[in-house]
Amino acid sequence: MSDVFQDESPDVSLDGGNFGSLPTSTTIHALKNTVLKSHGRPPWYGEDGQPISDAFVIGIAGGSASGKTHVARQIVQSLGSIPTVVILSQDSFYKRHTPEEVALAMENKMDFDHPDALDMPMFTQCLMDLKKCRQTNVPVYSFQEHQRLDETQYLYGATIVIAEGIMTLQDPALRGVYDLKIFVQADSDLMLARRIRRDVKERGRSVEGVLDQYLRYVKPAYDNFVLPTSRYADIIVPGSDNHIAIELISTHVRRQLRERARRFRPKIVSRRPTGLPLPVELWSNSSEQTPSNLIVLPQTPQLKGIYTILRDEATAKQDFIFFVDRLATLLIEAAVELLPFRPRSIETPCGVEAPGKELDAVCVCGVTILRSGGPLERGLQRVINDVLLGSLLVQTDLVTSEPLLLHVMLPVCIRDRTKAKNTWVFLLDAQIGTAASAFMAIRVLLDHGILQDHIVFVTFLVAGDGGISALRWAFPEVRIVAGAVDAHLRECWVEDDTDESEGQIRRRKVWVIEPGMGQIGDRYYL
Ligand SMILES: Nc1ncnc2c1ncn2[C@@H]1O[C@H](COP(=O)(O)OP(=O)(O)O)[C@@H](O)[C@H]1O
Ligand SMILES: Nc1ccn([C@@H]2O[C@H](COP(=O)(O)O)[C@@H](O)[C@H]2O)c(=O)n1
Repeated sequence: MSDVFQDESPDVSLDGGNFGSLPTSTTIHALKNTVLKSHGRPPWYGEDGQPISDAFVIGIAGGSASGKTHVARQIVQSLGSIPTVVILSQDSFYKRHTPEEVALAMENKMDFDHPDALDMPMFTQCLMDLKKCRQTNVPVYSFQEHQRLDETQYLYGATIVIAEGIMTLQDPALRGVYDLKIFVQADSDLMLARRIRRDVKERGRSVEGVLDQYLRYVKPAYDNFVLPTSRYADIIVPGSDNHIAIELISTHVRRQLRERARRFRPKIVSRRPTGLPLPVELWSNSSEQTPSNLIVLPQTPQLKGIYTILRDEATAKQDFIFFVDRLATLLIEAAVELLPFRPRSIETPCGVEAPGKELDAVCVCGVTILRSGGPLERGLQRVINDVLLGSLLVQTDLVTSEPLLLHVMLPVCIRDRTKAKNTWVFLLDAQIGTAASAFMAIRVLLDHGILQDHIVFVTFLVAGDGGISALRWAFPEVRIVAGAVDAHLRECWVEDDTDESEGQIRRRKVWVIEPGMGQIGDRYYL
């Protein structure tokens, strides 16, 4: 299963660490709700840092076993190379049942086909979260146990959301959420035959039981509740031999996405530096000055000595690592000063009561922008030994030069929205040049419900004429702790690697901070 932006196992972690492109057709199995990714997610926000467009939402209704899930997967496959698609199955939203109800269900005497059987408010909430580019935690339902399980499945980061289920077109408010409404229509005989085969094979049922339930509840509910919603559909898709319909739908979706991209392109965060110089008074953390969202370490002779070693091309690797580690600790120590502390009184071994302080935060965690934020992560672990850690991988698209979000692995206190609002995050990256990665990383955290003023971005180096001004303007409450601010950000082209099929050298644009320290990640790790 594709793991990017979703749980590896529902209740434990988010990501299987799969960074590369994934084939869309082979990735959907155990859980019905799925995130599929191909080439990473381009910016979904504008230069003000606010989301510019919702996810494109498709609603697929139809009778049980009409082929809704199949159609959803076929659409994904036919769409091919698209950033991320979530399939949200309404099956996950059956209500929690009492032991008595479970006993009835085991005898096929429980009505799961009435609209009230589903937790529609929760389904709507999850769908709205995904549409609005927020993370969501979807319940996990067991058809074998007839019960909602305790775990949930984390989903985040969709460009397209496909919601499928027998009641997806039932609720008028819900119908307004979809950009495209589909009804899958299949012959009743076909649906029954498919349902018998599927429920016996996958849902632990007997043929007798399936027939019993079908005649008592499924068929009447189909006639009364499901089929009438077909009139709200934009497209009726046959439940079999539907390749042409699928092709038409994916052509439509692709066109819609292209139009959206065209509409929003001018607003997408600029990759070019803004050229605004930094106000000089911000280059300090002196308490007499106006509180600033950029805190630069005091430029003491010791600090300048460390930077001199790190900037020096001739510095040996082990010295570079040693001083990067030392600098990381200094930066993290400064960043920790921004956390809230409350008074705490203790008794010393001499039996004297002494006033002190303790951290006043429910959760503190670190999120590293891979891979150059790695040394800062080690610094954070040295300062807060049990800190929770996560990571993001942002890479530049070689064609568009846009940042692409390729990998999200966040600690549980961020994945859960109720915990996120009480969580403080150290966002760690080696440098802020164009600020494209920083923009994306901050947006990811805000999408999860982290408060802006609970984010502290820690970095070794900032380009004074780069994207820092735009970043500070877009996210004024995010604090940035830097060791130094360099004068320039320069655009240059580097040879990437040989495209073997063409035998050509590819070139890509990179931004270099000057005087700078070179590629910190490469110098540290390679
Ligand atoms: N177009 C199709 N051609 C062949 N088999 C199909 C087709 N659509 C669905 N099926 C099969 O029918 C069964 C039920 O389909 P599914 O998509 O799970 O139904 P639903 O989601 O509507 O309950 C599955 O075993 C699936 O493989
Ligand atoms: N415990 C349950 C819950 C639901 N069902 C049946 O599932 C059908 C909907 O799922 P599809 O994937 O077929 O759309 C619905 O018709 C319910 O009867 C169940 O059997 N047991």
